[in-house]
Amino acid sequence: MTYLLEARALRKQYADKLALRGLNLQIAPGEIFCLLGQNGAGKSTTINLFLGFIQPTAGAAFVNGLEVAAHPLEIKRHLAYIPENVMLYPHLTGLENLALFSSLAGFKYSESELLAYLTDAGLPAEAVRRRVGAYSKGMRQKVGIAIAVAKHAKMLLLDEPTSGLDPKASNEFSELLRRLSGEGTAVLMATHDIFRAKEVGTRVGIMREGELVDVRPTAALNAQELEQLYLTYMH
Ligand SMILES: Nc1ncnc2c1ncn2[C@@H]1O[C@H](COP(=O)(O)OP(=O)(O)OP(=O)(O)O)[C@@H](O)[C@H]1O
Repeated sequence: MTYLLEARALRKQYADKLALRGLNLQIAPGEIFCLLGQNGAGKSTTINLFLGFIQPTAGAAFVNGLEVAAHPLEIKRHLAYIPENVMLYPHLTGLENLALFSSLAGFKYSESELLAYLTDAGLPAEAVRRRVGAYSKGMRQKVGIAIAVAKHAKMLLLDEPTSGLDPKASNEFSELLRRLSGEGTAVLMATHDIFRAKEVGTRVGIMREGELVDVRPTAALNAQELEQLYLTYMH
């Protein structure tokens, strides 16, 4: 089987810090893999290697079977990235941002199609023609999701996507992720939020000092057990 996201013995040495110590990870279509770990565990480094933002010191990251370092542009067509703060053009409206980003990805949509992507992602209809500079963080996340869906991304890379969102916005975000995973999208999400990981993830991996020290299907644990497990590794 071709995994949508795969890390093989992935290693990253920064000048004076070994941030990733030979990570092996496979994520299949429809999986939502949540990476948990303290600050500095290596979560963002993992995501940045899949995005090709940084180069591995050894090992390789694969996206849809393609090695990221060898196919930096091609892999971007399959991926959508949603960081904690989704970067959009603040002077353009939600609609204009979506039109711009989808055309950069090679898709041209009518206004009614663009509207449908935005409202499907949960953006209120009255907001779509307002400038993004006035949007809340949760609204920008929704535009980020709409962009991911409109470019038919097969994989989503999420770095702390719900940090700072209120519970309602976080819940809506989880629902969107579940819907996308139901359609076969593979999701890799770095998070500090154990409960959200349990709620939305299909598997959780606990990272510590650049290593994946435990991986579990979330169905096998309740939220308290997951918290207990996490704390065990943090000592
Ligand atoms: N560009 C860099 N240069 C040097 N060291 C770095 C660089 N980026 C990250 N590091 C170090 O690598 C380690 C892993 O960082 P990383 O950002 O991947 O962790 P993280 O698990 O995402 O943490 P957080 O939860 O704080 O985002 C940390 O010790 C960090 O200080």
